[in-house]
Amino acid sequence: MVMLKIEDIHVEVEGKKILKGIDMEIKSGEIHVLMGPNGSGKTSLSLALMGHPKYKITQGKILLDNEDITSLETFEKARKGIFLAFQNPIEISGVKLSTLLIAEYSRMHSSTAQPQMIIKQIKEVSKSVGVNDSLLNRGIFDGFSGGEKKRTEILQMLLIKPKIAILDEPDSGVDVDGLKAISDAILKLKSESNTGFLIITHYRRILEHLNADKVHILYNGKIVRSGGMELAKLVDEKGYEGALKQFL
Ligand SMILES: Nc1ncnc2c1ncn2[C@@H]1O[C@H](COP(=O)(O)OP(=O)(O)OP(=O)(O)O)[C@@H](O)[C@H]1O
Repeated sequence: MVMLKIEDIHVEVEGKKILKGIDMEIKSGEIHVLMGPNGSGKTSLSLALMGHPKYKITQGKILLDNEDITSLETFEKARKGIFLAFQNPIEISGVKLSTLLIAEYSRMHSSTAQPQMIIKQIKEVSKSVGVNDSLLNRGIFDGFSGGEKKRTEILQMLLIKPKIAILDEPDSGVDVDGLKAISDAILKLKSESNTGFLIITHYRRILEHLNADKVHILYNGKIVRSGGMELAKLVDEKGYEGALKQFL
């Protein structure tokens, strides 16, 4: 059983304290949801977990299967099976999306097959998340719509089959069909690869498709409440302000 254990993580950005002691345990096959008002530190947590150099972990530890991975470089964390789908993926116009996906697929499957063969496999998976074949020939995220970016990140996740997937607002800018496709992809990976998830969202809509194991509410750099789906329902009905009044 794989487990990501976050122990008392404190994070600073540009000298500003953002996270002030976060604890969490995500086991294989579990879906954890992180909610919290704008600016509470959700993206900072995801970037710090993945090793972004600007998001400095000043205290605490990240353990993957009891191994301390706190100070590893981003590529080392990725190789150990941690995946991050960005809130706002950046465009890399000089590299074709198909080149990136073929490289990811080849490494994941230790495949030495010809790129034409690999791309056939990739197209099968991309169909399932509604990524149009024409996007594969464009630069990475180059001019992609918001929803196309989100679907493409999920396609990468399906090809990589990570142990732990951190998804930063996978539901933002996605249409109703996209939301269903993304939720189905999460459930497929959970059941087939036993991936553990940390999903950042503001909305209960995506959670209607997923049976989340835990919901955490982040406020001002601290988790102020953890519980079940009733927390997401509370936020949906009362807003963060109303919900937080009950915890603080
Ligand atoms: N590179 C940076 N430089 C300065 N401040 C930063 C930087 N990155 C994040 N912050 C600040 O850290 C705080 C937390 O930001 P973060 O993006 O983690 O919030 P969030 O909970 O993900 O918000 P949202 O729901 O709006 O996406 C904010 O006040 C933000 O302005």
